[in-house]
Amino acid sequence: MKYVAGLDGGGTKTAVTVLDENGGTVSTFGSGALNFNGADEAAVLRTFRDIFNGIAEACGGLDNCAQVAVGAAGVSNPAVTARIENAVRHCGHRGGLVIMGDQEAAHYGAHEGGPGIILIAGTGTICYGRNEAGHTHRTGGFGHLIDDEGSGYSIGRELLTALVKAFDGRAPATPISAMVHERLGTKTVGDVIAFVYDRSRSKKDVAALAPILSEACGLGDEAALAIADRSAAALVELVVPVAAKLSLQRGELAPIGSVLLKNVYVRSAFEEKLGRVLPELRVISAKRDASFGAALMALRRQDAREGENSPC
Ligand SMILES: Nc1ncnc2c1ncn2[C@@H]1O[C@H](COP(=O)(O)OP(=O)(O)OP(=O)(O)O)[C@@H](O)[C@H]1O
Repeated sequence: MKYVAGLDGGGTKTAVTVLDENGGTVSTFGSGALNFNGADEAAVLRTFRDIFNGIAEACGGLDNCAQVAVGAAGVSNPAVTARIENAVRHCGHRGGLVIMGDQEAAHYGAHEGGPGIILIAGTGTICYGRNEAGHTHRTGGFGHLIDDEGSGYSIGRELLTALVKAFDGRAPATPISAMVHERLGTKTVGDVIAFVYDRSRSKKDVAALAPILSEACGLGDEAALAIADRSAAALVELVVPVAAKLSLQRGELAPIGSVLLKNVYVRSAFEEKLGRVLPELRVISAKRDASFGAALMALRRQDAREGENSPC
């Protein structure tokens, strides 16, 4: 019996799925972050070792794992793929290895290997589609400094903007101000500015404010509802060219990530706007997660390999 494994390597954690040769799930488990930009080599290696120990346990030995697929951010950089390959081989995996972008793994899972579009709106945003012919297109995901509108980061930033505008009189008072102060443990605008420009803070700290938007929208606050509306519009903007370039206007779109899955105001504004421009695109729930997607990709690769090697 041969097994395959799929990894969804993220900046905060890695999810792993091990499948048997019939596509049945044998094991799912989590491990540490696989962050190739910034994290030290030793930490990445430790995580890989932990992951491959888990795979070996699930497969009754690493030699029973015929194929591994790794989905991770930054793999368009050859240095990153080389690091992943080195680490995987260092851990003793001798079978096949597929390395792909994290959005490809998420897509493969969401549509179970079939055609369609995914729209990820978490800390960042990215839209990615693949059609029946295997053509792909991606929009967004170019980073929070110049892109990623509609993301958790951009919502957090807009909440902070709402606070300073209400403070200096450019906009009416909003309950967002008190909510942001409560979340940050701050009292004055000066404290908030100190938080924003503290070098030890990252985009994740700003993105962590985004859940406030649901609360403020729930109070019917105009500023909050406008942020939800702008975010929804930016997310629709990501989908339109992907659907057009891949002729997927009548296909399926799976939203992924907390902004669209947890914020009902952004979600309903998004679906309403999307329905106006792409009325035949169906919004579905992702069928599987990205680690399952990676494992499925590994299984198909293994089946193709065995097909090539079979005598008839
Ligand atoms: N109720 C909410 N309304 C709006 N945004 C939210 C809400 N809850 C969470 N978020 C945003 O979603 C972000 C987390 O996204 P997610 O859970 O999809 O994982 P992630 O892996 O951190 O994101 P990414 O895939 O971009 O790295 C939070 O940082 C926050 O900005």
